[in-house]
Amino acid sequence: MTDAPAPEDVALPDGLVRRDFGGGETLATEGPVVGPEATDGDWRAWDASRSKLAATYAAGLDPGLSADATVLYLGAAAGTTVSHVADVAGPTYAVEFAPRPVRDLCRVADDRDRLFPLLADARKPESYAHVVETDCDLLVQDVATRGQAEVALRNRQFLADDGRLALAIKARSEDVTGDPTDVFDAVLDDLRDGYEVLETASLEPYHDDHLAVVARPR
Ligand SMILES: C[S@@+](CC[C@H](N)C(=O)[O-])C[C@H]1O[C@@H](n2cnc3c(N)ncnc32)[C@H](O)[C@@H]1O
Repeated sequence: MTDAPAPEDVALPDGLVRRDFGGGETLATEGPVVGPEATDGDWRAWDASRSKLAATYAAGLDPGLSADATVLYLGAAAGTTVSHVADVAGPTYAVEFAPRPVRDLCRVADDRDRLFPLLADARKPESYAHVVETDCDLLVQDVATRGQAEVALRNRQFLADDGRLALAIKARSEDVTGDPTDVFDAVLDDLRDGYEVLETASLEPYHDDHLAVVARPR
C-alpha cells in the first residue's frame, strides 16, 4: 500500500474536472442533470458527501475511472453516482436489487445511451453474466450489505487482468457494533483471496465509518 497523494494531485480522466460552482472546487462531469445538484452550463457538480466514489477522489485515491472504460457498478441505487460515471466512461452496467430505486435509475439511463440498468442481486453474478461484458476496466462496488468482500470476489470474473476494483466498505453493514478498524481489517483479509489491495483511505468527513479501497485482481 502507498500513501495517498493530496486530492488535487490525483490525475483526472478526460470528462472529469475540478470546478467551482460557488462554494469551492468540486468534481464535475458533463451530462444531463439528475435531481437537485449544482450546475454550470452542462457541467454537473459531483458532490463527495453524496457519493463514495467522489469521496474516494477527495481522499486522494485514484479509483481507476477513465474515459471510455467499461464499468460494472454494483449498488447503483437511484443512479446519483453512476450517472457521473456514465458521463465519463464507456459502457456502464449498473446493478441494483431494490425495485424502487431502479425505477429512478431507469429514468437516469433514459438520457444516457451508455448506461445499462440491471435489476439484479450482486451476490448472484450468474444472473447478469449473459449481459455484462467480461474484461471490464473498472468494478465499482457500493453495496451496503453484509459480505462486501464476498460480493467483490464473486464479481471479479468480470474484470480484466489489469482492471481495478473501487470498493467502499461500510463497517456497520458488516457488523453494527464492531470497531470499524477491526471490521475493515477483516473485510480486507477476505478480499485478498482474489485481489491485491493497492490503496485504502477513510472516507471521513464525507461518509462516517467507510473505507475506500482500490485493488486489482490477482
Ligand atoms: C449506499 S447505497 C448506493 C448508493 C449509490 N452507489 C450512489 O452513490 O448513488 C447501497 C445500495 O446497494 C443496494 N444493494 C445492497 N445489496 C445489494 C445486492 N446484493 N445487490 C444489488 N444491490 C444491492 C441497496 O439497495 C442500495 O441501493
